[in-house]
Amino acid sequence: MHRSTVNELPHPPPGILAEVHSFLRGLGAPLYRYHQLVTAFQRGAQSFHEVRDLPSDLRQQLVARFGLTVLPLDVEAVRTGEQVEKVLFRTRTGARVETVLSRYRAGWSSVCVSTQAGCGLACSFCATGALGLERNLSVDEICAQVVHQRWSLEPGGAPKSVAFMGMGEALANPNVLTALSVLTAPGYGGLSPRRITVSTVGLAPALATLTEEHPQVTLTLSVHSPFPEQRAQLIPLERRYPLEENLAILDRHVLRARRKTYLAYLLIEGINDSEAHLVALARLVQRRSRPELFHVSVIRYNAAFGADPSFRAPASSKVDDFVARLHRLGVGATRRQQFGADIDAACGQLRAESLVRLGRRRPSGDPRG
Ligand SMILES: C[S@@+](CC[C@H](N)C(=O)[O-])C[C@H]1O[C@@H](n2cnc3c(N)ncnc32)[C@H](O)[C@@H]1O
Ligand code: SF4
Repeated sequence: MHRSTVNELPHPPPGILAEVHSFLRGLGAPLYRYHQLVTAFQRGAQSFHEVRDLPSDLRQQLVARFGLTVLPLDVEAVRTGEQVEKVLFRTRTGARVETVLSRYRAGWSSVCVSTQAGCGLACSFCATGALGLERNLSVDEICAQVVHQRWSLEPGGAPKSVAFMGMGEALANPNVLTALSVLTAPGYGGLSPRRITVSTVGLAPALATLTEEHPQVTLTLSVHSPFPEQRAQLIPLERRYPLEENLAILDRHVLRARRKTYLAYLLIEGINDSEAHLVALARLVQRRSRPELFHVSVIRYNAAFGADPSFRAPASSKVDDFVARLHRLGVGATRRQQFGADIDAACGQLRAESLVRLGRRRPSGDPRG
């Protein structure tokens, strides 16, 4: 590693790397040592001891100060399903979160990261919402989920896309904006923002900020009902930030960024799958100033721990039919591909299960509890 490459690395992001950076400076180590360290971690080194470019006394000092690795998460359990791996992490403060790695096809993998331990928004269909909010994850804890998955793939492998669709409401956590900067910074995450998707139920002020600070990130707004009263029953946040307010932000965003934006529609048997729902949803899209830049992603409901026990998944053919009828009404739509239901790793099923097993935060009325 040459000194000339040191300047290519952007300033260390806030968090553990900034601490390592200033620790090295405090020791009087040349700046390229920091670069060597970051490069080694990117190439798959999992502990300071594995960073062979560093002199051994420096490695010892780093271990004495930070422990073996910079990752602030320990793996507590791993469950492997068809094309999917779900990792349960324990943070340094004891909070637990889950991350899901999906391998859709050879050479293509996607990681679904959590942004909060639990979630305070209490959507009636979601296992994470039934837990309540424990706390926001830090920038390091969010990014570490991606780094861990990078390490767990073949050498040199990296998730091709990242979805902020695990536990929690990304826009309720201000650290997510910084995490996006780290994941997309050349020299750190290096991911294209277009390969990152943030899903939200619609925290309007934070959504507006996100569209300004990260205009190329892909956005998904969870709709789930075109009718405000019903939507508020499914997503209580509707009462504070109505769907229309969020859609108005997205109207401006698609015009400025010229990026396709997604509207998620969770299909629940007998609840939001009627003809009236379909027509109202189609109208909602057609009313947009650039309807061709909105795409509906229809999700089949997954049975979720702590969700409304009356909710049922529609037959798979009904989901396909809903998508086909949206097409006939001129609305771009596809069915969201889902994997991992066999290990409770699909959308809405994440609940950091060991917490529940330990008897803490167990939602009432859970049939499996
Ligand atoms: C768990 S949420 C996390 C992201 C964000 N808080 C949101 O709600 O958009 C990710 C996706 O899972 C969906 N989801 C939640 N519960 C579900 C369930 N029981 N079955 C299928 N999808 C579900 C949400 O609607 C959302 O599209
Ligand atoms: S659907 Fe999203 S916002 Fe609603 S409770 Fe689940 S994680 Fe939170």
